[in-house]
Amino acid sequence: MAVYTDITENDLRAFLTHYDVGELTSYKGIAEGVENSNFLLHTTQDPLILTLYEKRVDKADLPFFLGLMQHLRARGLSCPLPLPRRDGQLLGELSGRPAALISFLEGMWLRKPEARHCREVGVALAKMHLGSEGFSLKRPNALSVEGWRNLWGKSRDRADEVEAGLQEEVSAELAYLEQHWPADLPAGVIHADLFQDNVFFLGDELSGLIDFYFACNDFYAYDVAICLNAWCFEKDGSYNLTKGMALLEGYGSVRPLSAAEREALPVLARGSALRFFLTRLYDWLTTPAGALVVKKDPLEYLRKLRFHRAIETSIEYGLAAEPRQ
Ligand SMILES: Nc1ncnc2c1ncn2[C@@H]1O[C@H](COP(=O)(O)OP(=O)(O)O)[C@@H](O)[C@H]1O
Ligand SMILES: N[C@@H](CCOP(=O)(O)O)C(=O)O
Repeated sequence: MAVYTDITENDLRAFLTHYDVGELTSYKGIAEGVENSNFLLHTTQDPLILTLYEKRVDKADLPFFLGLMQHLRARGLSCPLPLPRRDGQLLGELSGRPAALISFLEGMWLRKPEARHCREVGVALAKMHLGSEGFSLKRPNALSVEGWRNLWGKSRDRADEVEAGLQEEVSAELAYLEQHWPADLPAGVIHADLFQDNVFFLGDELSGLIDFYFACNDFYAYDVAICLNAWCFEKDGSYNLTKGMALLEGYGSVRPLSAAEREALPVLARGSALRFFLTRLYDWLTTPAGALVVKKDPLEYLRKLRFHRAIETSIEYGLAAEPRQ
């Protein structure tokens, strides 16, 4: 459960006086998510999400995240919209934390996505990439290759507690990725965390994307690699080629991958698996027992990483062979 900071009804009512959102009728903490505290608010008008930004979110990044949602919405993409206060500000403060009100997005995330859903995710990701063009703020990706050594340094000495031999394996992987990471690919704003819990569906139709709190500037194809990892593996650890084909076909139907992006996909998939392994490993080793959050298994991402190591070309992910010129 991700409610790290509790709120009182009185403080909430005082906070809401800064907005034109009707009268509060009820509120409750949301038992999902990892990073921030979220509450569902019912009012005499529309339902709303209240987000309190927790310690791992840098307050200086909030204008990027909130501005991006506004930018995407203005371009017709379906995502939550931060609501302005009466004074025009998007951010306030509640229980000592920066806080924002966000519009409620209808839909549910899928526990068992199928290939047709993966196709929709590919389409939505590509639309997000194109739709974010022209967004003026920049945010470098602290969780890309330059950031991994530092992150690894925080867990390395205890890694073998999780699985024997991890220290050696991950150190070698990191060295490989630092040497082989692409220098130049098409780049722009990426979501960077488009996992199943961040994509809502109404029936079979994708209703929108949420949780832009890892969004940043990086290679578009890195975002595709993140989605292959998040959407195209089964619970038993096997890669589902049909889902991979569907996701890549959906993406390519909106924004075809260049030859350089196609070639880089295996190394980007390795890197993206390492990125989620590292953050999960850190959380695994540091989250105190009894904390109100569900810890995610780092080894799931180690297994994905091992799979990617054996991949030679992106055709093995289900990417259609390039048409002959
Ligand atoms: N705009 C929204 N509309 C509807 N539900 C939302 C919205 N934002 C968040 N939620 C709910 O809150 C949960 C956690 O939100 P999320 O942004 O993923 O949190 P975190 O940043 O902590 O990971 C989501 O799984 C969803 O159930
Ligand atoms: N998707 C990440 C964790 C961050 O999750 P979210 O709750 O912010 O969507 C992972 O699976 O490691």
